[in-house]
Amino acid sequence: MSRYILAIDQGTTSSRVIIFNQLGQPVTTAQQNITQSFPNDGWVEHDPQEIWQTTLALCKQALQQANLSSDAIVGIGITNQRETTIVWDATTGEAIYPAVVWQDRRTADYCSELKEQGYEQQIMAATGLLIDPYFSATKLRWILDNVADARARANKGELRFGTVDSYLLWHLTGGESHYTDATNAARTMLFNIHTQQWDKQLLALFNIPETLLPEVLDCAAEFGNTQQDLFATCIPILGIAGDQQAALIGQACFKEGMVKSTYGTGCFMIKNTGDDPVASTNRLLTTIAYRLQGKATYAVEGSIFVAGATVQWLRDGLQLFDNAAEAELIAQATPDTRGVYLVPAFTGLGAPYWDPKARGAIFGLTRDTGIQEIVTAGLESVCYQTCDLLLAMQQDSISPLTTLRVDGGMVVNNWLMQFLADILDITVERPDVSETTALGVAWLVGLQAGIYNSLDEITSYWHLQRRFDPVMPAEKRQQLYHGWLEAIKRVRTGV
Ligand SMILES: Nc1ncnc2c1ncn2[C@@H]1O[C@H](COP(=O)(O)OP(=O)(O)O)[C@@H](O)[C@H]1O
Ligand SMILES: O=P(O)(O)OC[C@H](O)CO
Repeated sequence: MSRYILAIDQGTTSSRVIIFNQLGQPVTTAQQNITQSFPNDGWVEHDPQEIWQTTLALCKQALQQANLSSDAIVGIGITNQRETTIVWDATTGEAIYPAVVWQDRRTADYCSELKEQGYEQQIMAATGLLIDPYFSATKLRWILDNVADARARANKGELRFGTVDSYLLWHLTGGESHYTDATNAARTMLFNIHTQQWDKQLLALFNIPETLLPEVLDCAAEFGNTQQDLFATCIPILGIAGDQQAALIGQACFKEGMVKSTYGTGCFMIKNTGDDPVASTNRLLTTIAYRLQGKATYAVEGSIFVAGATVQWLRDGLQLFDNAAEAELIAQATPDTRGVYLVPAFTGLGAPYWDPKARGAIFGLTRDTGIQEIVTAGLESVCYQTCDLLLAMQQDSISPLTTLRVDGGMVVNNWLMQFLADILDITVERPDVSETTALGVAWLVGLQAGIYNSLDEITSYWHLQRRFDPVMPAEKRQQLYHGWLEAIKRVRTGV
């Protein structure tokens, strides 16, 4: 009988379920947007119940669409928006507060205090992360301190914490499994990436009881089985990875020095640095790329909070066009933004600036600026931000980067990909399977199930769909990027 892998990709904008065949080809996709709530300036929340219910419904829908019964599925993989923080009742599974999303900035003041108190070095040394509201630790502390009875209940062992992977796993297994994987753990700011343990000193600093935390397993592991009544048969869950690390796997970036950049709601550039954690001197993060058979492979990461979200804002907020694909047509028809720059620091600036209090701005407006220039500047901002990351990565590396593998919802935009190659002055490669995040976790399931024997075998399944080579003259590139750096200077708060 043919064997299939069901990959759950629970992203910031939408939940997706993709069923892959053994060759890593998608056979069906089911997708549903999830509600974004912005209850306060800089706050971003999701409804955990909606996350679970849409995921479950999409699993069933995907099986039905592919006309498969659950016993054709060798295993489920979960990949997820990372850092997003959920606390739930250990008995009922009911969340005690909305999911505090990775973009949420409510703990910016507390993060400033931690920096002033001199904790940056300790936190960076243990976790590879800079102090920023982005990561789970301060969000978790906020929930415990601000939701009625939460801290008392946590101390009594009545609550559980997890990132979205853990929360979904708990529900899929009917409360049997409270696990996460090393890549998700590495984004909490509570996990020591060297010892591969929860860091006791950081738990004390953030006042987090250890009973709240999931056990950390490899990315390919026995995470448990789906509870009886969900599907016709119980399906094992065999793979978990944070979505950006899953994309690195899906892009087959298994060799030291290989880099991918994913363009979804945000943009995340990750470079495989091999067996040893490499500390960035340019404000990038050190993180775990994947952990297999107990052995961690490390990475450096540049994280940009707003990429595709700029397009969403231009479409839904400013209502400048009806669907994301129109942005490409507008940019194609705009030969020049004539000095207009859009800095989409809606939720602060991520790498390499790490300025949670910065906010967005549009510069260079004149009487003849129109929708075309603003939309094009929005797309260009994604490329300029990538350039910020690439330069930071180049400065950290001995060997220059020559190729960037790209994926995510935005990379269908050919205009954007060409401008990216031009501004970065390197070749941009787009793979034939654009759903690399889901594919990456499907590979993990396949490894655990024994369908694939090695990372080399997986590499043989990666195929190029199109490459974009830089054509922009150096002088123009430098002039455009210089204008971006000037715009960035003007939104930074220096916090
Ligand atoms: N043709 C396009 N041009 C530019 N942006 C696009 C295009 N199509 C989709 N997007 C953007 O891509 C994002 C969705 O990508 P996706 O990888 O699904 O995101 P996520 O995983 O964060 O939910 C949205 O922000 C959307 O605005
Ligand atoms: O949901 P995405 O694809 O925007 O990814 C979110 C990241 O994991 C946040 O770190």
